[in-house]
Amino acid sequence: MVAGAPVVSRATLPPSSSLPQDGQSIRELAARSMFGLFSSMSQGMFLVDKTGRIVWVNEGYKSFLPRLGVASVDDFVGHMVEEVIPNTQMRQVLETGKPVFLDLLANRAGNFVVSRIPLLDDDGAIIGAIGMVLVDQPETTLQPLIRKFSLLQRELDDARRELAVRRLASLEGVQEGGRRAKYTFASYVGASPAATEVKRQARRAAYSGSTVLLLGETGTGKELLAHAIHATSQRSGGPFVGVNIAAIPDTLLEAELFGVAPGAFTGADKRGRDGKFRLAHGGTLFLDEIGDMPATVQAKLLRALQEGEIEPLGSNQLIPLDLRIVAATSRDLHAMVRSGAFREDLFYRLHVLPIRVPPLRERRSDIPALVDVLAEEIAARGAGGVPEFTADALDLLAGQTWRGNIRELRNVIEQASMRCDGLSVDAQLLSAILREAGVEPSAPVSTASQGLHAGRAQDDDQLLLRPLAEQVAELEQRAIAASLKANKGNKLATARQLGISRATLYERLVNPV
Ligand SMILES: Nc1ncnc2c1ncn2[C@@H]1O[C@H](COP(=O)(O)OP(=O)(O)OP(=O)(O)O)[C@@H](O)[C@H]1O
Repeated sequence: MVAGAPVVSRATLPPSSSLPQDGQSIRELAARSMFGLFSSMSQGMFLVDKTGRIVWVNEGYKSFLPRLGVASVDDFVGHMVEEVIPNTQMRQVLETGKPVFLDLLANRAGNFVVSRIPLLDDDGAIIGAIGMVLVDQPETTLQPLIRKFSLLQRELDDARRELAVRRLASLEGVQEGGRRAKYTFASYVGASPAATEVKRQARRAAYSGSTVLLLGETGTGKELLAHAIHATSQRSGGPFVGVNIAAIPDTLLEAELFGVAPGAFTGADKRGRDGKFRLAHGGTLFLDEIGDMPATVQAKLLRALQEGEIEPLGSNQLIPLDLRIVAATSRDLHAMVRSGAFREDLFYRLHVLPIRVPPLRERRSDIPALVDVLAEEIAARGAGGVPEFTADALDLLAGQTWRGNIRELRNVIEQASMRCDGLSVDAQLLSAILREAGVEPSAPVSTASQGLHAGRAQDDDQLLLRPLAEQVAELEQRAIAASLKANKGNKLATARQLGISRATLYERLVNPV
């Protein structure tokens, strides 16, 4: 009898002509069919007698024999289990009669997830055991599952961190200009290959302590990512201090960044003033629009980064730095270095972990999700309802060039939310809003198809001017989506059609880039 085989009482059985009527026969039948099922479903199975001698092996298990260094079935059957399967724990099962449903076995043949079940006679005495290989090489075959789990775990951690940040902010009454991160990676909406890739890179940067340089057009979410990097980093307990360099007059920038010593110069505050570097001590300093930094301040910043200390204006005291710099710019920093407008040595100090933040037109498939989130946010602030965007409205939004990226999209949604009749926004209203803003609407792009990507509108040539890996990843996702659809979700048929293994397909579905 197989230990754990179901014990079925006659009284609980439905009447059936195919089932035997006595409990003993039913148990035998159940044991037989379970044995057959395990034998065919597992990767391999064998039986030992009560002394631990192998008495039977199925076809599946025979394929492992060469990896175990066993030449033939005759060199396996008839031998003691530990002689032919190194590191097996089968002896314990025979001695204790306790099954081991799930265990990891590692030996010269590789790693296996195995199951060991004792065989008991009618009196409960051990008469042998079954050994089963459930998963061969789990480190590769279970990889997609492990990855998916760790991805979910990370997203959960992000969401928890965001909640904690918000709770803290509300407790402390911290407003917009507060010194805590306002966003985490959960705030960065988008599941397109381009969005997934930028989040992956930014997350990796968050875990390292190095300087990060965010490069991307205006409104693409560089500041949001800077907050998220801080919130996910080991410095998340410290302050997040942002400086928009473009917004501060050149004459004041040095004092703003490095601070002023007490009584430093005529007219200066007698008590002196801490600069942003000092305020960001222990945390992250976000230098937004770094490309707009004047040459004199570039030189001072370079010195601070090289020496790891700053000197406030009018002071001869050096203050050691303990912070991480995240810089961002929408300008072409490489070209600025070439033209001499930006110091090359400073560029290399900042260009440690460069991250390119994609424009919205490279991730059009994220537009419906962004519209949802932004419309909800806008409604929450204005206490109105959340408008429904019709399918043709979403298609129109997906077709636009969005030079101002998500900031521009937010603005259009905000106007549409205020102007829509009832709770529905259609393409006509959006076209009018775009025209009034001086933008001639581009042709719509269908958001209904899974294959929506950033390449259908007239400005598509732009999309070809991107890293090849990004484009290939996008195409791969479209092909997988189309094939899955054509095969009604059947993954085996999809993998066959695409000429890839099922493991590769799972891998691509879980980790698209
Ligand atoms: N992926 C995203 N998901 C949700 N909201 C986003 C996303 N990216 C940007 N936003 C929103 O868009 C607006 C602009 O983002 P942000 O200020 O981070 O852009 P930026 O690249 O720093 O722009 P600039 O270069 O002009 O400073 C913000 O309101 C931000 O919350």
